[in-house]
Amino acid sequence: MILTKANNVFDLKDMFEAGTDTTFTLLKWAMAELIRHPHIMKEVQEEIREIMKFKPKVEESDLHKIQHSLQLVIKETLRLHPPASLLLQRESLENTKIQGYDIPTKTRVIINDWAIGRDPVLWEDPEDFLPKRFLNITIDYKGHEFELIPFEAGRRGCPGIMFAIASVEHYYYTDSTGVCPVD
Ligand code: HEM
Repeated sequence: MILTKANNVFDLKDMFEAGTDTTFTLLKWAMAELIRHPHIMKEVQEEIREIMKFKPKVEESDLHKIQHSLQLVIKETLRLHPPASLLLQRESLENTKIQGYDIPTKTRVIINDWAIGRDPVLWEDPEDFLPKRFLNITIDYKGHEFELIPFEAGRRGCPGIMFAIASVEHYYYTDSTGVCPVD
């Protein structure tokens, strides 16, 4: 199958747009879900406070410490509320077939990631916010498993994954402990 991005050109403005709106949307949805599920909020807060103890500043190394609940919350938020819910359009370069469907040359293909994240064939209780579902499965958001592709996959997948996740984690550290951000 040969598919290419319909719009291949990115400038600096697109970079800011790609990086800020998406990350902030993830942050807002995660917070909204935590407010709706106070017991999960408490778990995340306690875990972060345990890691931070009485440290005056969040350091990058703190983000690498085990932070189970927060990582699970981020994954589950990306499943239920993918910030780029229809991902980026692709265009077929030649006649091709996807899952039995004929796709002629130059057809725009749109992937509904929002629907994938709520597909009952793929997910148990798909409408429920259950971060702990990720404890028993190896599915990650890095583009290796097609059940969870909020950053898409392949060579043109999002290059900002690590930056986005670190930004959200950093926000929760600062918010939960009240300590200053990293220098
Ligand atoms: C939660 C946050 C983010 C989400 C959900 C997200 C999602 C995506 C998606 C779905 C694509 C399309 C990938 C494809 O077509 O295969 C993309 C592309 C891109 N993203 Fe992100 N992104 C996020 C954060 C960021 C950040 C923080 C940056 C930069 C600092 C960034 C920079 C880019 C760029 C430059 C592209 C275009 C890549 C290319 O076409 O080669 N993104 N992102």
